[in-house]
Amino acid sequence: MGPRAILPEGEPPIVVEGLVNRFGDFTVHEGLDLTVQPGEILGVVGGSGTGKSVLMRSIIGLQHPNAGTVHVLGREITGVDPDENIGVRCQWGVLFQGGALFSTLTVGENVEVPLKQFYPEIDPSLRRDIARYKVQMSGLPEDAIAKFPSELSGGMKKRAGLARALALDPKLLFLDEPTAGLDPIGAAKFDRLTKELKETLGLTVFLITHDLDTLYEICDRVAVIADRHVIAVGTIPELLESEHPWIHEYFNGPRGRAARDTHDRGEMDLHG
Ligand SMILES: Nc1ncnc2c1ncn2[C@@H]1O[C@H](COP(=O)(O)OP(=O)(O)OP(=O)(O)O)[C@@H](O)[C@H]1O
Repeated sequence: MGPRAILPEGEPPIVVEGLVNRFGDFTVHEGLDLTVQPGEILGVVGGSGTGKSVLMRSIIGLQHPNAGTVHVLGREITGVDPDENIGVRCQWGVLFQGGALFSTLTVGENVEVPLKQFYPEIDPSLRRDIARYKVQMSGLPEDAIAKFPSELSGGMKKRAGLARALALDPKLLFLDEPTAGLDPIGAAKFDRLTKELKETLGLTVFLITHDLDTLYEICDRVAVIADRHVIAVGTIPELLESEHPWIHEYFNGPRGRAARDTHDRGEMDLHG
């Protein structure tokens, strides 16, 4: 494998500039800029179809933009052969919507996939131990390791996907709607796990979500996509000041207010 990308301390690990993505005549992004700061959980929100997943795919090199640049850990991603970027690709983990597990492999084998791909020289028994450790870290019971995805609940599939995303000890974690489809208790547990992992492992997290509770509970900042670009990035109190109609409606509509009330009550319980 090529040398691992090393970013000078304090430098932003993800920088997107002037991104343009088109599908035929349809423009998803036009001049989109976004900087993700080290060690933050950045929530990415926007209406359905505004291009959140396409943005994530552009950052991890699965989508080739029509224009613009993406730098991850200081390395250019756009237009670069994935084989030349192994030193960066081994430093991110991705949880796709729905988990995207291989249905014919057990949970443990799924977690071993990136280890085999990036570190084929690792001894199989060590690889199994690493997979076991990542499964534990993701809060799955011991016996989940031998199960197939079809034997898991939705929440367990997400945790298995998370275990696979953590397989390579990444610096960056990409989560695409991790709490979608989970019941509120399962979603809150997943949020806590994300925050704990971020803090203990020093991760930077790019988190696409529609879940207002997730934004309030764990995101350091939120980026809002509308009108084909990032229209605002900031803390929730900063965004609450925004006069943009979509942002105003999002945070001040019934669901936005309910999430804020729940959060405020939790803070009051915590601080008396
Ligand atoms: N491979 C593709 N070919 C054609 N159109 C695409 C492709 N991928 C995405 N799109 C279109 O680009 C737009 C943005 O899609 P994307 O999945 O990024 O939206 P999103 O913001 O993540 O939406 P949601 O919140 O519903 O998941 C959509 O209109 C989608 O249909």
